[in-house]
Amino acid sequence: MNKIRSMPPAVGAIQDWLGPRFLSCLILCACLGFTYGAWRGAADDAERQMQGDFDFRARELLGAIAARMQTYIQVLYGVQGLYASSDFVDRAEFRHYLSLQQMAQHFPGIQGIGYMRLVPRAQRDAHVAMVRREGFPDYAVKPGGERELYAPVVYLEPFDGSNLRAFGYDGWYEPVRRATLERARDTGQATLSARLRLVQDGDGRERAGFLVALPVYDNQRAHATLAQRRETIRGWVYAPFHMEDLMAGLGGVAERVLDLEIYDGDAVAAARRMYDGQPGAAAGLARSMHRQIDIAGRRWTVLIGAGPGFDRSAGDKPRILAWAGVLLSFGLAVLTWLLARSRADARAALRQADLLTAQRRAGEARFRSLYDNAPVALWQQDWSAVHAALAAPELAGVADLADHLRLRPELVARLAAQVRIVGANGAARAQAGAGDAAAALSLAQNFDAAALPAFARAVVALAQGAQLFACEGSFVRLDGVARQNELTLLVMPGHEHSLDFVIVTTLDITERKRMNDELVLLATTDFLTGLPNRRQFMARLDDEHARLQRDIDSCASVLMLDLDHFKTINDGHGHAVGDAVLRHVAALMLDGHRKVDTLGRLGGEEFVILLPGTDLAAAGVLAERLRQRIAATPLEVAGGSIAVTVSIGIAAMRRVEAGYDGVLVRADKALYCAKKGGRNRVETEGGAELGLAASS
Ligand SMILES: Nc1nc2c(ncn2[C@@H]2O[C@H](COP(=O)(O)OP(=O)(O)OP(=O)(O)O)[C@@H](O)[C@H]2O)c(=O)[nH]1
Repeated sequence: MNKIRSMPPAVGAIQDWLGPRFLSCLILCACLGFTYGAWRGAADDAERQMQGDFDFRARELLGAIAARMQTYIQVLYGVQGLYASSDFVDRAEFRHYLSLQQMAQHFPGIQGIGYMRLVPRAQRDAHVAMVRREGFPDYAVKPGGERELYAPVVYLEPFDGSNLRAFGYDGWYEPVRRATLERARDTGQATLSARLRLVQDGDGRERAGFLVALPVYDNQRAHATLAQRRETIRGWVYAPFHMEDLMAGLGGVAERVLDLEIYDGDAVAAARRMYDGQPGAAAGLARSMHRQIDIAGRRWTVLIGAGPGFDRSAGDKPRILAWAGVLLSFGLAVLTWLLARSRADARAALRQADLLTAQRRAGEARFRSLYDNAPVALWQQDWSAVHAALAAPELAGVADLADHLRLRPELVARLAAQVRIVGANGAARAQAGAGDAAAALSLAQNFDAAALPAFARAVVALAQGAQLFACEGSFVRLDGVARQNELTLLVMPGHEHSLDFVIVTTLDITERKRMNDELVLLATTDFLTGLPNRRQFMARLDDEHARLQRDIDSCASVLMLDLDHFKTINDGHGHAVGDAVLRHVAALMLDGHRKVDTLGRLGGEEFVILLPGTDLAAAGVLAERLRQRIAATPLEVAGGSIAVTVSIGIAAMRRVEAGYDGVLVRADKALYCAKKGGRNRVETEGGAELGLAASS
């Protein structure tokens, strides 16, 4: 396993590709080789077996031919014995003897057994007359003609059918027969003739035949020598054969699978063919035997060939073995390929898994490095307990979760306590003032008590399937310092249904907020007096005008103040003292103002006060009280005090006016009247009703 894992992936892939093919080819070659060897051995065995079988059957067939011929010769010897025991064998005796032999039953294939009597020319006529007297008036020696010796067939059993044609036929006349008879006479042995055509065959059909003849000598005289045998010869017992009848049934089963050809003599020639069991040359067959057998002084050449059916059964075995071996070889090769392939697949899967693991580890390491060293504060959190709590019956059926949580701050606090801080990177720990110890961190370092509403909004968003949620809030550092922050919650892909992996980025925005506040302050505050500046006051005036549009029963007034003879103070005491006077007046204004009132410095030595819910009369009272206090409160400076008075113009805001400018214009007009009226006084728009005058 380790070897596989330590292997380079490319090498492993090549091995996996080659391995199954090489192994299966190896198995295939080995099995085919084994099959070839087994087939070769089986074929050789089959060949040996078939050759042995053939040799056995062929020898058996040769033996059967020889044995049958010997049997027939024995029969002839029996007939010869009949003559030896009697000086004269008459026709009835001859017939009786052969009928006892039951030739048709015991000696199939024999055409008959007969007797040829040797008749010199001088005795021919007496012979013919004698036979005619036996009841054959038409008897004659055939063919006719004058010859020295005749050997007519006198007896022939069975004496019927085609055998009748041979009755009287002169065997001495025809050379083949004569040579056979002479040889039998001279040797005293059974003699087999050359191939001949039997006299019985009168139908013109060419059938190979032969004779076997045995000499019959004069019983009274010795016939030990050749001369004596020639002197004492009386006739021949003989048997004519049709070769095909002789061979019929001789081979039995073998005949069907063996082709047998028999030739007369030593040569294999068509003219000398005596028997041909099947068409075609036996010598041309794959398996053949060439033998010569000698029967009764005659040589036959025997050709035996194995017919097409001979090898079939034995030849099937190697073929079946070969096919089975080939099929088994391919089967084993396929099986090997499948096994090797699955093993290679498993190895490839293992390597792939290793690769993925390495990639995952590298990815995790990169993520860990990025996470740890990111300049952004990152928190790894587990919100699964919150997720589980949301599924609880108490919250599961709630239609409006946001509203539900808003009304139950204690539940929100409980949920917040269930968020688990899994980790915090360096920036996060630094932000929370935790140093290297992250164990003390809690959700308060993300959402403090004041920020729990923001936490509740986050809970609602995540519960509704949001993957990203951003908000502002506040947190406490571990040293107790309260800070403001900006949070972004990201539910990691694949963890939406468990919320067990949430990455939170936090940004400490306390400084930014402070600077923003300062900028706002700068933009809205008069730097010298600390009162709202002109822009801020106008915005407030606009809001109040809008409020009056909505609230028809309400009212509002505006006081416009201007320091009297301020130029003189500046000129007399210096600009810095002038500034101090301005701050002094602003402080007096602030000191007595109501919370709902808005004070402002429009510019220079000119101030305004917006009095919501105050009509002209009430505004007049307030203005007069202010004027008096300013007039009664000089500014103490080094070396004395500086008296300060203000003139005040009052105007009421009117709902009918389109904008807020009108009230300022009218207040300014009233102020102008107050200046013109001698300063240090209060005038209302149309100011006659109040008729207030300077009290100093
Ligand atoms: N020290 C100081 N002086 C200012 C400031 N703004 C405007 N002034 C001065 O205020 C003076 C205003 O003078 P005027 O417009 O003539 O008004 P006044 O002298 O008060 O006369 P009346 O308004 O008619 O009573 C000028 O001398 C300006 O320079 C400021 O912020 N600080």
